[in-house]
Formats: sequence, structure tokens, C-alpha cells
Amino acid sequence: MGVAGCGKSSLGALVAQSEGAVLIEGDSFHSEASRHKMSQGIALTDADRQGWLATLGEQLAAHAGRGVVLTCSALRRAYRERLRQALPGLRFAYLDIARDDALARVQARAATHFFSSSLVDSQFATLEVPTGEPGVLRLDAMAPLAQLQQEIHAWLSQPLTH
Ligand SMILES: Nc1ncnc2c1ncn2[C@@H]1O[C@H](COP(=O)(O)OP(=O)(O)O)[C@@H](O)[C@H]1O
Ligand SMILES: O=C(O)[C@H](O)[C@@H](O)[C@H](O)[C@H](O)COP(=O)(O)O
Repeated sequence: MGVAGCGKSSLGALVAQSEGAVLIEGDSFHSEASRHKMSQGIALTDADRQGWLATLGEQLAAHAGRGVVLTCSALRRAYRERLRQALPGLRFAYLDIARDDALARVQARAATHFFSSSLVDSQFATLEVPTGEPGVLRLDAMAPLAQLQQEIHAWLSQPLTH
């Protein structure tokens, strides 16, 4: 989880591959209308995200009982609670990134990605940092991907603590 550009898709793919888990790419489940909004620099609202979160919850539940990795911004605590309800015991790896670093990454990929770089500030405005929530690992989003994958692997081998 984390704002656009923090590395969810890159790290999620690596973790799913290395853990032998199913990968659910959250961006693939946005409606066409939501993708269009974001490409036009219009931030999603709570209402825009409701159906998306419901679908992601269904996807998680469908894979319960085996390894599954979801890449999802999950910016607000209420969004994370919905996902936890769909899959009890769900853990969140939070990719912590500074605004300027996220902006630089999103601008660098702008030619090939639907997400408008003008929305980075709204991502930070919406973000509710998951400090103190159960089953959360904070990661430095600027660390090398291989290091982050290893941190997640070590974390997954420990029991979930509350
Ligand atoms: N740990 C990292 N180190 C260096 N570059 C990264 C790292 N994580 C992501 N990137 C790069 O940053 C950009 C955004 O990453 P991406 O995985 O698409 O983020 P998100 O899915 O959170 O929007 C991509 O160009 C990606 O290659
Ligand atoms: O809730 C949201 O506002 C969106 O989910 C938003 O976070 C976006 O979908 C991605 O972050 C952009 O795509 P990337 O995840 O590839 O940056």
C-alpha cells in the first residue's frame, strides 16, 4: 500500500513471484470511468473507490487459504478495514515515500502510465498513515527492491502480531 509511485506494482510483482503467491494488481480493477478521471488529473472520491474496494475484497476472498499479494493504494484506514474484513489476517506492507520522490517517479513514467502526476499531492492529502494498525510493516520506498523483498520475506515468516 501507499501513494502512487511508491513502488506497489514493482514490489508486489517481485514478492508474488518469490513467494509463489497469486498477484492481484489493484490498478487493473479500476473502472474505465475512474481510470479516465485519474488520467485527466481528477482525484477519485470515496464513492469512486467503493466498487473498486468491493471487487478487490472479492478477489482476496477468492484466494483465501493460499498466498496472495494485492497491490492497492489503500490510502485511508477505512479502505484497509474493508480489505481486512474480506480476508482476516491480511497484512499491509506500507511503502513510505516523500512527496518529492513520489512526484519524480510518477513524472518519469508519465508517458506510459494513466495516472496524472498532478494527482500526487491529493494522494498525500488522502493518505492516512497506518501507524499502530495490526499487521503493518513500514518500508523505506527508496530502498532497493531486492532489499525490500527480503524484508517482506522475513516479516512473513513471523507470526502476525497485534
Ligand atoms: N525500490 C525502488 N527503487 C527504484 N525505483 C523504484 C522502486 N520502486 C519503484 N520504482 C520505480 O518507480 C516507479 C513507480 O513504481 P510503481 O511500482 O509503478 O509504483 P506504484 O505501483 O506504487 O505506483 C517505476 O518507474 C518503478 O520502476
Ligand atoms: O485510490 C486511488 O486514488 C488510486 O488507487 C490511486 O492510488 C491509483 O490507482 C494508483 O496509485 C495509481 O496507479 P499506481 O498504483 O500504478 O501508481
